Amino acid sequence: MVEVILSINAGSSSVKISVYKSPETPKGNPIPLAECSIDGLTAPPAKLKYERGDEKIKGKEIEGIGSQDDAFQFILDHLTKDEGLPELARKEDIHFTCHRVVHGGDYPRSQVIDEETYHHIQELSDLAPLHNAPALSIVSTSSRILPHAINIAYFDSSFHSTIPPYISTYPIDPTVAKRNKLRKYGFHGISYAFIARSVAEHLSKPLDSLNIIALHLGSGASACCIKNGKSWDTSMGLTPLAGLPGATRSGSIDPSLMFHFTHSAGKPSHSSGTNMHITEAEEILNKKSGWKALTGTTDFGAISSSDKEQDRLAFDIFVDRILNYVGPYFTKLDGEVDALVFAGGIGEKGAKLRKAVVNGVKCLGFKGDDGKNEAPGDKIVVDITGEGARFKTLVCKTDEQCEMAREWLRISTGW
Ligand SMILES: Nc1ncnc2c1ncn2[C@@H]1O[C@H](COP(=O)(O)OP(=O)(O)O)[C@@H](O)[C@H]1O
Ligand SMILES: CC(=O)OP(=O)(O)O
Ligand SMILES: [Mg+2]
Repeated sequence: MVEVILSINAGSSSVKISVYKSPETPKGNPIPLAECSIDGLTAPPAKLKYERGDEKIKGKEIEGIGSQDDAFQFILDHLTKDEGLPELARKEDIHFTCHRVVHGGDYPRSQVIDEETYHHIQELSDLAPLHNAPALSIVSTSSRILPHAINIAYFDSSFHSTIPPYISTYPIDPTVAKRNKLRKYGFHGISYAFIARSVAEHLSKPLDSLNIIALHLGSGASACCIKNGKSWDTSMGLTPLAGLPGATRSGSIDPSLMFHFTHSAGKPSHSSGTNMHITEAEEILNKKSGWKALTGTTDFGAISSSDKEQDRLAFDIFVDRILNYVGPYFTKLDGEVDALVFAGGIGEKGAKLRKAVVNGVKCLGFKGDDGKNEAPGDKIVVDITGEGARFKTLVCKTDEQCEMAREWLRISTGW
């Protein structure tokens, strides 16, 4: 029987949904049927993209989409109304829904969502204020309008459960840290799992001997040191706020800064409600900082191509903060690096940013090819290494939806 899988990736600025059918052969990959996304949730108007075979919609502006859940319902309607997608003519045709959930606490792997997992994810909402609550609202809608489908949660944090304790431990009172589960968790892990597997395949290397420095640069941005195919270190921490700046996030700053920024730092923010309790400080650093605060836009494409002083400053800040991770991760890998890998919306489309970052680490032996960097093409992994480089530079078209669907097939069919 053909089984339809809906793979849902709720990011901070977008919702990307891919539709797959199960393969005919055992151990086959999920067969993609269609891909639909709505992005620009933090820079309205929201834009719809759709691809099914030759049928394409590219960036159609749509009104009335204010949240990830609105985007989910719009996409679901769009998919069921598409006559060219007979496998999903009715909502009942969906057998499995895979949900990207950013903070999974101590969950080392995906979970079928029941009441207990739902509440546990809800309890973690304060630790991923831009992500867990929107993902859960999609899970609720999905359980309501697709009651026959099985919901599975995939956690961004699971991939990082291999980070050694001396890297994930914060130097604070251990009793409090243990009681409140305060440690580095790390995120974008579904993407890093996809990147590691795809790069290993591209290099024809066994995954368990792959050493890469991977950069997932999207609305949220992070770096990951992948040693022997596993996460060894990453730039995000207890929450997705730590590390690199993002569309509306400050990234790492002096922890004391907030006490000098506003006197009401510790007061509950207006986003606090029954499902989430965040302070004004968290609200400012997560939602009112980053590119939005510096330049007025969250569109890093526009920032990169602008000559305005504030845009150039934002661009230079991003390059500088990325370099803060590439050098240290290079040493953590003892200089035995298979590749520096760019991924995520900015990593995949931002040629100027890639060029600046690669140039910043040329002393380590990285060098890009200008022509390949400008037009890396459409393959999943593209080599943009320049002549004479000691180490490879790659661009990976990451696909969290594919990673989740593949993982579901692997678990459900036992391969
Ligand atoms: N040509 C481009 N150059 C640089 N950045 C781009 C370009 N096109 C899109 N982007 C940026 O990619 C980011 C979105 O990345 P993506 O990974 O899709 O987001 P999300 O974090 O929501 O999953 C946005 O900041 C957007 O401005
Ligand atoms: C973890 C995170 O920041 O995700 P995104 O980039 O999708 O917002
Ligand atoms: Mg994303």
